[in-house]
Amino acid sequence: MSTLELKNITTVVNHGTREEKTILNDLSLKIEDGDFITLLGTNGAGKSTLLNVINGSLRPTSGQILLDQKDLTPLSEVKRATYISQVFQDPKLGTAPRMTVAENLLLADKRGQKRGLRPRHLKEQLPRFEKLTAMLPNSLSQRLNTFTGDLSGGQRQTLSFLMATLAQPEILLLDEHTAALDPNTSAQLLELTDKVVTENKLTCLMITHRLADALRYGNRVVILKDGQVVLDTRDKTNLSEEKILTYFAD
Ligand SMILES: Nc1ncnc2c1ncn2[C@@H]1O[C@H](COP(=O)(O)OP(=O)(O)OP(=O)(O)O)[C@@H](O)[C@H]1O
Repeated sequence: MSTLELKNITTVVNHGTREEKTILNDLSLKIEDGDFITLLGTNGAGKSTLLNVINGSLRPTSGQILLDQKDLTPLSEVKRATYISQVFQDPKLGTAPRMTVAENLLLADKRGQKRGLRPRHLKEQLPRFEKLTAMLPNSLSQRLNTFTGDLSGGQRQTLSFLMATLAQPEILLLDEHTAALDPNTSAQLLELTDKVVTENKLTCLMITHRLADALRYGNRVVILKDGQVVLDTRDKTNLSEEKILTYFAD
């Protein structure tokens, strides 16, 4: 079970200065086990901030974050990484550039475990990693011994996604993870995302600016505006791109 509950989250930055700004404003959202949410909103609506509050890189000014009733609010980003993984927009984030693809995969495999990186374990795991990457786009299976820093953006982002999902996180956060890729590569990674999330029944929150993708993927659409939820629906039958745009208007 992975139910994430955000209770009355408020995030104020630059408190007490002229630049004081309320980014998230008393936001409450219950993400049920197996939900695949597409998260929409205009630039500056607070989408990335919401993900940062969930992953622990930003502490909310007030409010609570519960994972299956367990209070995550006081936990550091490192501690939360046991439960939560994230793929960012920038392909450079999420993988270690001076390690090979296989070494990165081994690290991701050991997430939450104490044992270090040992070459003989890597050798043992190679056939498995070959099998895992064989079904992926971007010929990643032929790049297992390549330094991640030498991969293309699409290969690197596919690897980041695989790493984020390898150890089956309780919560998967995707922050426009295909936005920096060319249209074909982006579509391939989105299809892979859909397959992995639905087949493994992962609980996932995916930020996108592409309305068609928000309608196509996931079981629930959430729209943020000025730090608040203005639409939260599981019923996409009456939702169109035109209708979504009305929630963006001032
Ligand atoms: N640490 C910070 N200090 C000051 N302002 C911040 C900080 N973090 C975010 N903001 C501001 O808060 C607002 C919300 O930012 P956020 O990145 O969450 O929006 P977003 O919905 O993800 O936007 P985008 O679609 O452009 O990525 C923006 O106006 C941003 O400039």
